[in-house]
Amino acid sequence: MTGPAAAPPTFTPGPDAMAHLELILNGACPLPGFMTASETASVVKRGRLPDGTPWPVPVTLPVPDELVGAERVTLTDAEGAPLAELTVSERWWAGSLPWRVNGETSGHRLAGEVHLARPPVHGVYRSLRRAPAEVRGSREIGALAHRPMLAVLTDRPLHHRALHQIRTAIKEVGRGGPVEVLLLIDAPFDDEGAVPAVLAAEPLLPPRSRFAVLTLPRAETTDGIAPPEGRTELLAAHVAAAYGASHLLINRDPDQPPAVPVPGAPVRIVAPAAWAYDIRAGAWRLADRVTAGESRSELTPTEVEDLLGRGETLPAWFTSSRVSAELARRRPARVRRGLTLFFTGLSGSGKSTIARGVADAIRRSGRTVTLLDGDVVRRMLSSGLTFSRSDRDLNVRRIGYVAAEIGRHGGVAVCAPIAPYAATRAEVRAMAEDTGDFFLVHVATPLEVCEARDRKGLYAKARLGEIPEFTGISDPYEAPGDADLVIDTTTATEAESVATVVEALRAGGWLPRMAG
Ligand SMILES: Nc1ncnc2c1ncn2[C@@H]1O[C@H](COP(=O)(O)OS(=O)(=O)O)[C@@H](OP(=O)(O)O)[C@H]1O
Ligand SMILES: Nc1ncnc2c1ncn2[C@@H]1O[C@H](COP(=O)(O)OP(=O)(O)O)[C@@H](O)[C@H]1O
Repeated sequence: MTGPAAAPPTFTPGPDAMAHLELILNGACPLPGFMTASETASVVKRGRLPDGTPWPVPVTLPVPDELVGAERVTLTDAEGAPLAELTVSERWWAGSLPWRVNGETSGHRLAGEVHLARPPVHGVYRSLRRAPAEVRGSREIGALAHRPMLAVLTDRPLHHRALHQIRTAIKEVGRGGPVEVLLLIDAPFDDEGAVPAVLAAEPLLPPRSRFAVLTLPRAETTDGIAPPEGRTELLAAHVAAAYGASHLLINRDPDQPPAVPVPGAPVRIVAPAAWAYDIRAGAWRLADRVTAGESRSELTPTEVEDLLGRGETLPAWFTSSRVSAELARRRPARVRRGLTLFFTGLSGSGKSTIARGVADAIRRSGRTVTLLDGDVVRRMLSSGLTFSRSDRDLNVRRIGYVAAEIGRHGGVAVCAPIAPYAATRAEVRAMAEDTGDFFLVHVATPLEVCEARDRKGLYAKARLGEIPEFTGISDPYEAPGDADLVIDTTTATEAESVATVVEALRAGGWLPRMAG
């Protein structure tokens, strides 16, 4: 007698496989599922599937070892809601290929067809994540479907330069006739990305322009074999074609213009026209019509970030007031922007003492501040955790999560754990920078000084072996290579150390100049 079949195991794909899965499920990517080893090899080597169909990028599903034996797998979103059923046709090992995909030499992959289990609900701006069929369907009335459609793929706001490029492309595509415009906004699943800033430019686009949000997977790096030129453009062209576009304009860093033309592209990729700002005329013009020395190119993202950080309005020659206001909302001046101030260092190095003093100074400046001190966190958030590597990582990640949420609401989180591992600190930086800024202070007081202080008598016990895995004695401390400030408290007074950090925060713009 056989009982009811066991439910297949569940798995949440990583960000790139998730992006591929979404494109497969919504029909933007004309593949039935994830690729086998020979399909992957064929795509990487020849830019074609084994049957000769041109296809630009490998679409693979990396899975943990325990899934290798599964016949079927339920793929879920990050919250565990089922998205698709994978019927496994092949299990393969990335190390079997003679090159590395995304730098991985090992790791298992599952290949096979996927079938939609339930329409996805995950992702920021889900209502704008329109499937290609939905967009195509809305054009099948009257003459719309016969008009050329220009898709504009962008992962960044549309400033004057990009808007001029779109207008030029419309003229080129329509030759005087009407053109439909579809903005394909490439944004991460879990972040609004450039979506609000692109939507803010809607009144400056042709009437009835449409918008669809999607997440394009990063193009894998394939060491040992040169990636074919225009690979990312070709993937974008396939996606644009699925949405019904006849032409594609890609809005990117002007220093890295898209490869054009792209052989085999199912839509025509339009080369972006070169526009420059004519300082004398006070207007944007085609670059070849502006006298050398009187043109200026648009602000770089770093210049934009710097102006926003100082609370200055972006210049009107560069962008519209609508886009500028939207960017200022997302990146308020640093005096109002969320900040994770993160101290790391050995036990007894001075983290808690300095953190307390700095938190007081921040409070006096009028900002809201939360102190997440190591000892308090260990009692409240992380009670029960040990000092094993995995428990330390969990402890530090929890601190990072809370700090990032504080940052999301414009507050300052001052954190002071040992945080001995570089990789975990990097994770915290990434979480914090998603919602605000991150500032890392390495309290680099040497071990001998910390041990001589031995405020809690822990070093003596650690030397006697009474405390195992003690940082600096019997457990590692990875000194940061990315600290924004390094402090040694060997000879400095507490007040001096606090003042050094406060001054750095003032200089960076996170505290008003006169606070203290
Ligand atoms: N094995 C071991 N190693 C290091 N430290 C130990 C250990 N056992 C207890 N303690 C005490 O715990 C404090 C460090 O906790 P943290 O949460 O900051 O550590 S970690 O970031 O999770 O590594 C640390 O406090 P601080 O002196 O404030 O850093 C120590 O007092
Ligand atoms: N410049 C300084 N900054 C911070 N602490 C100092 C300084 N000079 C001496 N100390 C002393 O060093 C000890 C640091 O302890 P603590 O702040 O708890 O360190 P940690 O949190 O890194 O374990 C305190 O006793 C403090 O008085």
